[in-house]
Amino acid sequence: MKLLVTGGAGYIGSHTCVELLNENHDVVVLDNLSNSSEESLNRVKQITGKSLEFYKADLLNKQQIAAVFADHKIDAVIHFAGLKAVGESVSTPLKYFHNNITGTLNLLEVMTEFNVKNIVFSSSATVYGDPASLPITEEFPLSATNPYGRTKLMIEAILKDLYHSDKSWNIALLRYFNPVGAHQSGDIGEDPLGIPNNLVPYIAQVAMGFLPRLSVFGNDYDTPDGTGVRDFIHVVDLALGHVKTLPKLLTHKGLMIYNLGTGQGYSVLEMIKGFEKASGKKIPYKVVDRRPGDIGACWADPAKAKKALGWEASKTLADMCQDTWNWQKKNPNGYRQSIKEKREHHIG
Ligand SMILES: NC(=O)c1ccc[n+]([C@@H]2O[C@H](COP(=O)([O-])OP(=O)(O)OC[C@H]3O[C@@H](n4cnc5c(N)ncnc54)[C@H](O)[C@@H]3O)[C@@H](O)[C@H]2O)c1
Ligand SMILES: O=c1ccn([C@@H]2O[C@H](COP(=O)(O)OP(=O)(O)O[C@H]3O[C@H](CO)[C@@H](O)[C@H](O)[C@H]3O)[C@@H](O)[C@H]2O)c(=O)[nH]1
Repeated sequence: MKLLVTGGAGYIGSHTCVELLNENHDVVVLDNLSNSSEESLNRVKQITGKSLEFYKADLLNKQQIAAVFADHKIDAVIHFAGLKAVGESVSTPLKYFHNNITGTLNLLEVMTEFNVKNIVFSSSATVYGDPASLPITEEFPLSATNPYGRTKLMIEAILKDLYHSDKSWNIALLRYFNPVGAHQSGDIGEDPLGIPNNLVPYIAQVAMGFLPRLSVFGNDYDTPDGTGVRDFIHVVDLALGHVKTLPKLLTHKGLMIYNLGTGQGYSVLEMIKGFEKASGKKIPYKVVDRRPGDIGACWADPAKAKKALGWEASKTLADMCQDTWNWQKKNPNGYRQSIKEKREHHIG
């Protein structure tokens, strides 16, 4: 199959490209590199010994999207491209709505023009808001607590309306829980620009000595140790979930929705312990106030994906911590030469 991967230079996209190439699919990546580096794709080629096509293009530019479809007979699109920082989305909502919604509309319009009607979309557990009970099934009510989450809900709604208007579309909405970890090689991984927002990249930078200590956002949640609990899923398991979705999309057809999680929750303190074990480093931390907008606990019921796709996560917490640490140690500055270059890219 020939696949267009939007956002393929990013964290989840690059790991998915590896698994797609390992399955002998042809891969075309479209990315504007606003939150990534082309170096990730060089590494993908190194790891797999295979090649892929890269277009530095923006979903906000329809002509650039159309040029890719004119050059390649695409069978299906895996749509990762989007902005994803929750806090930033609160301070710059229009930027988020414009990039994520307009970008997706442009993509769908060009796909329609070229009669490519198969798409896998990166949704998020954030669409469940603060769930009334756990684990979360796909039938739970949907809500959003911030503009980023609302872009996910809106894009889900757009895709559902599109399907209802034209049943020849095949659409998979994949709701990711908390992706962490890195490829076993340590050559690709998560490369946040600036100070990380998410727990595991933050811990990794504390372990490296780049940041003095972790702030634990609250220890008074209704959870076993009082800290937040999440369904952390190894990014390679998540990438494999996409590989398993493709045949289902093209044979079963229609509109499908799956949770991609492990079904197991770990607390912030458990993640700290896991990382200390993997790295042999002490992670200093301080408990501070809850982060506004955070929920106490969140984990998936992944049974539907297991039954329908034959997919389930197999990597452990130890794998997640070990692989993150391996990537971080091998690439202290991510894909860049120096921490200075990394910060400059962020400011630019
Ligand atoms: N990482 C998570 O915790 C998480 C959880 C749930 C869902 N998701 C979703 O999964 C997808 C991938 O996430 P990720 O963690 O790999 O993020 P990422 O930022 O590493 O990757 C997204 C990629 O999209 C590109 N991009 C953004 N806007 C673009 C545009 N207008 N045109 C072209 N390229 C553009 C960026 O340069 C980046 O390479 C996103 O849609 C995200 O919202 C992520
Ligand atoms: O410095 C930190 C960072 C996080 N946390 C806690 O760690 C847990 C996980 O936080 P984080 O890694 O930021 O993930 P979430 O807030 O669960 O959100 C992620 O997971 C969601 C569900 O997939 C996605 O929608 C979001 O985009 C993504 O940021 C939460 O309890 C946080 O309060 C800390 O205590 N200190």
